[in-house]
Order: sequence, then C-alpha cells, then structure tokens
Amino acid sequence: MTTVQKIEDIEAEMARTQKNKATEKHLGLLKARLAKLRADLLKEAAQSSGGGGEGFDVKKTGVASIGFVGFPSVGKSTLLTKLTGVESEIAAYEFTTLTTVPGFIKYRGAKIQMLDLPGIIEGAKDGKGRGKQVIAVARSCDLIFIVLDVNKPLKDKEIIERELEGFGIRLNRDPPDIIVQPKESGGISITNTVPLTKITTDEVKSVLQEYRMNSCNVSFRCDATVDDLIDVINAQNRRYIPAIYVLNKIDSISIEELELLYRIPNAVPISAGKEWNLDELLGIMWDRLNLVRVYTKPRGKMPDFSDPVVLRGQHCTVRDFCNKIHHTLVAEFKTAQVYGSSVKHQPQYVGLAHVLQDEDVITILKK
Ligand SMILES: Nc1nc2c(ncn2[C@@H]2O[C@H](COP(=O)(O)OP(=O)(O)OP(=O)(O)O)[C@@H](O)[C@H]2O)c(=O)[nH]1
Ligand SMILES: [K+]
Ligand SMILES: [Mg+2]
Repeated sequence: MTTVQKIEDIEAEMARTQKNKATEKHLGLLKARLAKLRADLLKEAAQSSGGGGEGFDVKKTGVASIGFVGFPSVGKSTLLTKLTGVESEIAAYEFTTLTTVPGFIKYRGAKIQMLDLPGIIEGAKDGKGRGKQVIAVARSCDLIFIVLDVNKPLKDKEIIERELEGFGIRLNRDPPDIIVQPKESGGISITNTVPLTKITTDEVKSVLQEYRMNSCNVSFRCDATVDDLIDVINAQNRRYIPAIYVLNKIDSISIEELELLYRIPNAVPISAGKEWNLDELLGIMWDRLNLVRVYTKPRGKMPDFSDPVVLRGQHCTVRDFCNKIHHTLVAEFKTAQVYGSSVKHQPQYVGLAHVLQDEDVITILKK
C-alpha cells in the first residue's frame, strides 16, 4: 500500500467512527497515525523536489520570501507581473504556470522576493498532482499569499487551508503552548495550568503511545486539542507561517459584494488586472513580515537612509545587527550609539543585547 492509500484508509475509518467516550481514545490514535503518514509524504516530497529537474525550488534572495498559492487561474501570475515587473505567463487556461517564477520588489528599502507558483488542486496534500512540490516551496516562505478568485465559492479558501495544513503548515497561528519532556522512566504524567475542555487523559495517553513516548511529562498551558498535541510532538516538521488572503478580481463584482469581503480576517480585496488596492496589499504585507530596518550612521556623518540593514522581528538585537554586517564585529564591539524608538534618550549608549526597533539609527563604536 502506498502512503496515499494508507492515508485514505485512515480518513475513511475516522469518518465512519462516531466520536464518543468509548471511541475517543481510538480516534486520538488514528489522528496520530495520520500525522505520521503525512510526515512521510512530506519527506517523499522533499526528496522528489531535490534534483531530477522536477524541483520547484529557487534560490532565496532578499530579506524575506513570499509564496503565491492558489487554485489555477485565480491571477497569481498577473499579480506577480504587476508587482515585480517580471513577466510570468498569464492566460485564461488552467495550469499556465508550470514552475516557480521568482521576482522581487524593493519596498521601504527592503528587497523582498515573491514566488509565483503553479496552481494547486484539491487533494495535493494526499499526493495528487504536483501540489506537494508547490506546497514544499510555500513551506520555506516567510509569508504566504493565498490568492482567491472572488467569483469562485468561498469554500475554496477552506480547501486551500486544508491542503496547506496537511503539509504541516500552520497559518496565522502560534505554536500551541504545550511542553512535552521525554524522560527515562516513570510513565506519563500530565499537568495543566488551564482547564482542559477539548482533550481527555485517555486521548493524551493514546497519542503518546502511538509515538512510543511511554515516559514523559506533559504540561498544558492552553486549552489544547488532540491536533495541538500532535503538532507539538511533530514540532520539527511544523511551520508556523503568516498568510494573507488575496481576494482577486474585485473588478468583476458589485460594491455590495465587496463590502462582505472586508469582513474576512487577514484578507485584502484587490484587482491585479486593474491594479486596484495593491498599495493596501503591500502595506499589510509589510506589517505581517515584521521586519526591522536599521540605518547605519558613520561617526560624525549623516545616517545612510537609502540602504537600511533589514533584520527579522524576532532577531533584531544589536548583536544580530553586528552579525549581519561582519562576522568579526561582535568581537570588536565596545558600545553602540542608538537614536530612535527603541531608546529613551536620543542618542543612548547600549550593549549587544539591546533590542532594536524599526527605523532606529545606529553607530557602532569599536574597542
Ligand atoms: N477580471 C479580472 N481578471 C483577472 C484579474 N487578474 C487576472 N485575471 C485573469 O485571470 C486569468 C488567469 O490569470 P493568471 O495570472 O494566468 O492566473 P494564475 O493563477 O497564474 O493561473 P495558473 O498559472 O494557471 O495557475 C487571465 O485571463 C487573467 O487575465 C483581475 O484582477 N480581474
Ligand atoms: K492561468
Ligand atoms: Mg500562473
């Protein structure tokens, strides 16, 4: 049996099994098995996209990469072409784009890569079509644009979400606050800091047994589900990625319909074809990328505002800044003079651990 067939079998069994006290343990076990099979599929996808000319991987450039994911003909290539100027083939027929087409934009001083991807179809997560290679590229991105055609049913949004979920991508979410600590012996002990309303002790145990984790401490700090627990156990192949729903082709709907679209969270209605609302899309893109621009100021001179050093929001200490400039700079570092919103006094002298904010100005003083 192939991995895909095994997945289908388990999904069928889950669909047949009614959820109640007697079956919840077994369902937990099935979910864990499903997660394992999906992990296998992911490995297969990674292997098949390595070499053989089949891979969709492109070299990452710039400070962040955004992948365009969606069904065929929703307008991904049109959007890439309008935003980056790179000509990615556009046509009314499906599967026009057959491989990854990279482009980039310079936005607020930061070079951001955009990847136009082939359209995916439902069932990609279970091995249908070339969707798994496409989603493998999306997994490596810092932000995903889920492109949807507003003339198509809104259900498409859920289908795409499910496909990405099936490949271990978690959209617009943080990792669940659960700590699983394996130990040598002593069985399973479970503690929780909040009441658990969605998972039972039996379910926790059956999932852990499926992963042969017979001795461990599990500490729940959120009202977690079985799926959350499985995510934490599989943390090494889960990717938590922000996503924006790009609702394209609003030139073909009425104002009343457009109003409804504004209620969808994390969504931006646009017309790629007519270049409507692309500014709002880029503004939201910028917020979600969480980038920090730092301007360098040579001693006694004006700062260089044209060419910021761009850091990631989670890694933006003075140390991160130094490492980005040159690998020996930390060793030579004496102090840094900083202007901007990260400091109270203008300027202020700070050390390597200081956290920088967007648009700070910095001068490094060496020993
Ligand atoms: N009305 C309208 N049509 C659009 C818009 N954007 C794209 N289209 C049309 O939609 C069709 C598909 O556009 P593409 O950019 O090729 O779509 P794609 O998502 O890249 O398609 P695949 O590569 O096949 O997956 C083309 O006929 C475009 O002209 C838009 O904003 N409004
Ligand atoms: K197309
Ligand atoms: Mg295309």
